[in-house]
Amino acid sequence: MHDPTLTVLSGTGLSKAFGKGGKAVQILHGLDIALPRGALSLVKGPSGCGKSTLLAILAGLTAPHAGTVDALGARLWAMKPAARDAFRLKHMGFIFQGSILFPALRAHEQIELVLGHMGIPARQARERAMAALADVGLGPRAALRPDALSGGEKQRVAIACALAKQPRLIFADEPTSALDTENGEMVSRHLRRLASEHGVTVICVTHDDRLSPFADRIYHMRAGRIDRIETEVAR
Ligand SMILES: Nc1ncnc2c1ncn2[C@@H]1O[C@H](COP(=O)(O)OP(=O)(O)OP(=O)(O)O)[C@@H](O)[C@H]1O
Repeated sequence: MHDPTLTVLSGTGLSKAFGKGGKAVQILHGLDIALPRGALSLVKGPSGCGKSTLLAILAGLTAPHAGTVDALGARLWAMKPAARDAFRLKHMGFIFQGSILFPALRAHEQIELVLGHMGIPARQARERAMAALADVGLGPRAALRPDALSGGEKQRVAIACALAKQPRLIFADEPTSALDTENGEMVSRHLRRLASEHGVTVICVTHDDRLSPFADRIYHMRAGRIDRIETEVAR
């Protein structure tokens, strides 16, 4: 499903500074990036180079000062905020380091809550949630609350949630960094499968070299730009 000729998410001329006036610090300097459909792409680079900022801009969460983002053919930052929120809910999934779960909700309820916001009827939401949890090997643990789940299992609930939404784009920020070898590898395999088997375009910011063998592309960031791209890394 990985189609290097078809770009589904791109940023062009992206600039971003934090702070005002003489104290403003420029983080992104006219950065260009184009992500192919159905690929697992990593963004790597030194701490503070702007990786998370780039991810937030591409996901419609942080506005750039200049430049454009095209997601699935739509110009993200030209949309009204409510339309951008609706677009994000429908088309994008998110997986973060130590993804936050609601303490009071069972694993399947965490997912059903999100699907409910998308307007999916309760019965269908339950079916999708259970199928997604089974997909990440958590079928037998679907009724547990976060305090009964390990760090790796919580991260798999977050992946199941992203999967159950059936989004076209998934954004992950350091999804494996807090995990031990076994769980880090399991999460890496799931990200790989999201791209290969579900055709999702996955962009993942990471310092974790363990993810590299699973990736199709690695974008290396330096000084607020993409400095180098490694292609066809996986397999
Ligand atoms: N909301 C904000 N206000 C002010 N400065 C910010 C804000 N968000 C990020 N920064 C600064 O922008 C720079 C880039 O941050 P960012 O989190 O994008 O880097 P990163 O490459 O993801 O870093 P790391 O690998 O350490 O997570 C940092 O110097 C950070 O302190």
